[in-house]
Amino acid sequence: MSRIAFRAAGVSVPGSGAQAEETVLLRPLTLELTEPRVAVIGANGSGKSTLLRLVNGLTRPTTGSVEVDGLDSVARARDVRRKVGFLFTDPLSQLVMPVVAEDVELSLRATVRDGRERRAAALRALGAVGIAHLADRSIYDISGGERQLAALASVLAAGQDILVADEPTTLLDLRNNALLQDTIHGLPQQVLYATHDLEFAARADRALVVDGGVVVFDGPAASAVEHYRSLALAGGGR
Ligand SMILES: Nc1ncnc2c1ncn2[C@@H]1O[C@H](COP(=O)(O)OP(=O)(O)OP(=O)(O)O)[C@@H](O)[C@H]1O
Repeated sequence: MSRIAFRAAGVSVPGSGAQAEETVLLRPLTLELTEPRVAVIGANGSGKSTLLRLVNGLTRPTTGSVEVDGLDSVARARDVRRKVGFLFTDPLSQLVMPVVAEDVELSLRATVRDGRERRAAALRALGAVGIAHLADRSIYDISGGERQLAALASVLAAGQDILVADEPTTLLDLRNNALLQDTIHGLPQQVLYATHDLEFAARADRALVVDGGVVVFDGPAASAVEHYRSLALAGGGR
């Protein structure tokens, strides 16, 4: 399994206009993640995406550092991106080709040279998430949930060591939610995912609760869900 290490990694943004003080998005965080499935839960705006985006260098730490299998996310950004696939909440931020199968084929370009084999591999990847029948459809003419599954197929086709997924079930109906969860839980690679779906979070091997830019709980997923529920009921963790 891979190792994601946060070493006093924090993120702040400078103040602007009337607000001279900087805003802290994530307070310095030190922990190592080696478990196969790690969930991140917390209220809207608590800092979950910021934490996730640090892992593949989409966001740079303004203090401390983040390492993926010993590679610094800033100094070795390209190598880290090769290792870490990122699934965005909004699939349209991710899908770059106009047709579903073409997008998956693009992810396979580096590993499958032959065009026919690439097409066959793309169809298998789409089949694995239940949407092989959408292979030739425009990414604009499918539903939001179908797009989310297409984006998952594309990111998985790239075959990276780690998958970071930011609220991957948001657009999915019950059946596809279950399909996505089972797919993610069946993957050989390490997966770090943020979610508002507490049942999904509870399936992880470890979970972090983020509140106001601070990881306020780190431990077994079931306990993390309980912690988050009591935080929300107490008026925090909204
Ligand atoms: N570039 C930025 N400049 C200023 N504030 C930012 C910036 N990026 C994010 N924020 C703020 O940082 C906080 C944390 O954002 P983040 O996207 O990490 O939250 P989140 O927990 O993923 O939320 P959600 O559940 O709504 O997706 C939010 O209040 C957000 O508005």
